[in-house]
Amino acid sequence: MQSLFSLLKYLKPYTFFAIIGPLFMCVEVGMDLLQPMIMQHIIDNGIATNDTSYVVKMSLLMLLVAVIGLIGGIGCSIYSTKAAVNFATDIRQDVFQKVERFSAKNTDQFGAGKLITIATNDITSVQMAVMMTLKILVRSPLLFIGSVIIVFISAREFFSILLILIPLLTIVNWYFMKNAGKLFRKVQEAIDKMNTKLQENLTGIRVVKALGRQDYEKKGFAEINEEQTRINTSANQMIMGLMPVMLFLVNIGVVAALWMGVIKVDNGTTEVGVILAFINYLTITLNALISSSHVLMAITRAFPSAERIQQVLNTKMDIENKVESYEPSSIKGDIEFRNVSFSYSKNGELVLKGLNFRARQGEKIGIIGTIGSGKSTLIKLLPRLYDVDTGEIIIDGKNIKDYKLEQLREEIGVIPQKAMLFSGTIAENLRFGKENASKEEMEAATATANASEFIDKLDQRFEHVLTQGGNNLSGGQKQRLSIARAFIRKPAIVILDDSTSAVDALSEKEILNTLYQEYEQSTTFIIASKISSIMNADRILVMEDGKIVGAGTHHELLEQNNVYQDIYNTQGGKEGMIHESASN
Ligand SMILES: Nc1ncnc2c1ncn2[C@@H]1O[C@H](COP(=O)(O)OP(=O)(O)OP(=O)(O)O)[C@@H](O)[C@H]1O
Repeated sequence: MQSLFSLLKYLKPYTFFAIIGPLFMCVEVGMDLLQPMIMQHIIDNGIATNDTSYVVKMSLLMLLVAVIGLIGGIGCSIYSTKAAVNFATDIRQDVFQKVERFSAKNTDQFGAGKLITIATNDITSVQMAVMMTLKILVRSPLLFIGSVIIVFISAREFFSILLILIPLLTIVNWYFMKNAGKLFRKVQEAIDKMNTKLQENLTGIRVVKALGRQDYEKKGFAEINEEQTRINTSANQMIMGLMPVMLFLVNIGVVAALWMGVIKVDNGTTEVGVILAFINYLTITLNALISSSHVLMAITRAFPSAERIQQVLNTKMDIENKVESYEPSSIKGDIEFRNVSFSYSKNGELVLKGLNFRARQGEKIGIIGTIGSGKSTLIKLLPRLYDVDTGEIIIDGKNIKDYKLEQLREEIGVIPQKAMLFSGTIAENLRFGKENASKEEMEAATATANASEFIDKLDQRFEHVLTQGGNNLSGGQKQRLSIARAFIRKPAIVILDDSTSAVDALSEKEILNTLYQEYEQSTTFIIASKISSIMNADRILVMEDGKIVGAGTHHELLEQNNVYQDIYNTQGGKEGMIHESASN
């Protein structure tokens, strides 16, 4: 409950809309309450005495009251909607901004599926609760209290019916809401699971198809979907069940009123108009209660959603700038790992174990090793996607934790294993690397990345539009653009994480040669699975089981390092290297 209240601060900029909306509603409520009273007068004072001019006068008044009520209703809808939609938009913006600032560890904790559900379903459910509260929560209590008071004053002979019905209706309402609230919490969790499955399948659709796993995935999705349907059905049945039970109770009230009314009219202690007015007020009371229960249901539903939104907003960033962060005019790229250890989870197994090495400015460092030995993890620590558990990483004599995060990341050009492009033009994708990149810079970066050739063949060259994830390009083309995007900022530190695996051997050689020549000053890490990709590096680090088990040039390692020799032999030894060179 606290979470939902805390979110209400987002309504502050829209206080005017949030106040004026319910005020309009008060007008509508006032008019709604007047209607049965006017009707009672028409019946008892006009129709009963055959006074036509009185009936016409009062009917016109009734029409006026209806028009004023209509204006009130429309005004309330317009302003309440404005307040609620803007409130939700601001929360969504903040959630997005927060997630953008998340460290990789923060993102791992939530998972993409849950974050998507929070940014969509949960925020919509909170928006709904606020909108309904502004529209109905004011209306219902006012109608309810107004009706009870009017019945007490003008139809007291029927007040006992209300005294019995109201507690009954309240208990029924409370019972249904309590149970539906529990079910809706489960609904959100089921939607999380469904979104995770959907997201995985949509991003990996090619793999699913290529491996012929459609049936398996269909079955998996059907199970999750069925679970979601089951819980959702129960939750909605619970809400829908409320209405008939309430109507039944009110109908009993109407029968009781008619029964008592007939006796009282016979005795001459009441008039027909009073009975009709009472039945009208009874219906208003019922509608008020049902509407309130809908709002309360929406609020109950919004509680777990608000909690989940707050979880994101209150997440403590585990990687942030220091209060006085270091911002040198430029970074040279002299790097040192001092006894660095790291694990992905608290108390989890160490993935990197006491790493020590130094890379001088401009040095080209190859990294090779067994599968899962920690190569990618090592380079994820440089731009602080994750922070070291123990030890320190020093750049130009300063701990990387002292640098302003934005500057540190700007000076590092990472080319990930899997080229990740965004929907938009090629130029827009390149500007991801450097916001204000000129045409000349784009030409130069794409030439270095060996991407000019395929771009020149596109009619609109840099204005060619990429679909989501750049899926209208080949793997090699995507990889080249991803390389160009990193090169365009001329970073002090370049990291290639097996990034040339999708390009052919000749292009790989050209890309690396250009990198060696044009980025002579940039300290470069080249993670590779093939020895041929790194044999010309100034130094090669060999990794096994989270440790550096060898460092040296290709020839030194061939002579001294068993792990390197094993990799060399599994890649065909000397013949394999000759074959690679020949294919180049
Ligand atoms: N996000 C993560 N959460 C938890 N464990 C992870 C995560 N990423 C990697 N790991 C684990 O850390 C270890 C090292 O992984 P890493 O990707 O650094 O190895 P690698 O040497 O680059 O492997 P490869 O050659 O297969 O690319 C592996 O055991 C892997 O399972």
